[in-house]
Formats: sequence, structure tokens, C-alpha cells
Amino acid sequence: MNETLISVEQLSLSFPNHLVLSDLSFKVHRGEFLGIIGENGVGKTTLVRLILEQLRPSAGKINIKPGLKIGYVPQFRNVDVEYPLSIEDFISLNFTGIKLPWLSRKEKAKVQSVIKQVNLDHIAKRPLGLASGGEKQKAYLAQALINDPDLLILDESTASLDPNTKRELLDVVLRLNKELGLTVIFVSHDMQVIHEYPDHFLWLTKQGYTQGPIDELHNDSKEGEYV
Ligand SMILES: Nc1ncnc2c1ncn2[C@@H]1O[C@H](COP(=O)(O)OP(=O)(O)OP(=O)(O)O)[C@@H](O)[C@H]1O
Repeated sequence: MNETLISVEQLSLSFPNHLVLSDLSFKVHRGEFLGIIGENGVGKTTLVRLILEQLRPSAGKINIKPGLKIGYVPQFRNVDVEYPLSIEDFISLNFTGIKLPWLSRKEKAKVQSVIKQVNLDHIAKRPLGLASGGEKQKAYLAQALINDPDLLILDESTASLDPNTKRELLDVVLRLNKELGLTVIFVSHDMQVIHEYPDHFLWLTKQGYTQGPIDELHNDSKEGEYV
């Protein structure tokens, strides 16, 4: 069994008068591609915020491997057509660590390498505001990759993309998972893609949750969208 990166133990989270997650336990291992599914309001984004340590559990624990680097790709947000930065400049905004007003040679090389990984090299100098929805989402993916994360979290990042563009983005993520061993948590409503890409699932429901290898995800749920 691969190294455990995240271990969630009997986790509960309540907002005032509102229990969202209750007694949830699961692990994420290095190299895993975990799909988290569940209907609207069941607590998927809340779980992501707990993993990102933006929220604290009401009960139970989340153990995160010390020093784990997490890259986060949010839900699609549109960018104004007037947005002035090029795709490559937008991606380089995310460098953490020592900030100089210019990029080092190493940083420049890194930007070029992630741009290639997400297949945006042919339009690297195009203003981000003029890019298509799928290209913008790939730019967010590249931003998340720039600091060499151990774990990539995509929170409904493909929800507003058309089926082909969604697959194109997920194909890139799957390649990074298979070739580089990047660990992935993918939050989605879309049962079809959950069956296709992840190797494990965590299905949150109002009553509780189920989890396991993807081939144990009930086949009745294969049809169409979840909501
Ligand atoms: N800060 C907060 N304070 C109070 N309630 C909240 C807060 N954040 C989320 N909630 C509530 O907790 C529940 C779970 O929200 P969450 O965003 O985690 O659901 P989700 O499964 O990601 O839903 P969706 O698929 O619609 O994005 C919702 O009922 C939401 O209204």
C-alpha cells in the first residue's frame, strides 16, 4: 500500500444548527485518483475546505502528511475579456517562496514546462481574457501545478465545461496521475466521468457515505448527471 497522505478519522463538521459531515473516515494514498461525488449541499466543498485547513473539524481529525504540497483548481470563474495578463504571466503569478519582480531562469523554465503539460504552449502569449473557457480552466490547472504539488484538488473544476473540453482537461490530469504519480482528488457531480477517471470513489449522501475502488461504484449511477 502506498504512503498515506491524508487520513480522515471520524470527522464531523457542523455549521450553527446544521450538521454537514458526520463521522466520516477515509484515507488518501500517494498516487491515488479519488473521485468525491454527492448531490448539491451534501458537503463536498466543505470537505475540501477542511483538507485545505480553511475550516476546522467540529469533531474527529484530519491528519495531513507534514509538508504536503497541495495544488487547488477551483470551480470555473470567468475572466474579464479586458484582463491584461498573458496566459504564461497569469500562471507564473502563483509562484510561492521568494518573490523577485522578475522570474528566475529556473522559474521561466518551470512555466514553460507546465504550459506544455496542459497543452497551452501554442497560445502561451495570448491574453487570458481572450482564451476559451476550457483554455482558462487549463490555465488554472497550470497555476496549481507550478509549485510541484504532491496532491491536486479539483473542486467541480469541469462542471461548466462541455463534454469534450471536460475530457480534454481530465485527460491531462489522468496523464499526470499515471506518468508522474500525482495524487488527485476530483470533486464532481458527473457520474459518467467519475466512472471513467478516478480509481477510487467517496460518495457522500445525506444519510452517510460509501467508498471503495471505482469498480465497486454502483452501475445504476452511471446514467447522466447526478443532480
Ligand atoms: N460557512 C458556512 N456557514 C453555514 N453554512 C454553510 C457554510 N458553508 C457551507 N454551508 C452549508 O453547508 C452545506 C454544504 O455545503 P457545501 O458547499 O459543502 O456543499 P457541496 O456538496 O459542495 O454542494 P454543491 O454541489 O452545491 O457545491 C450547504 O447546506 C451549505 O449551505
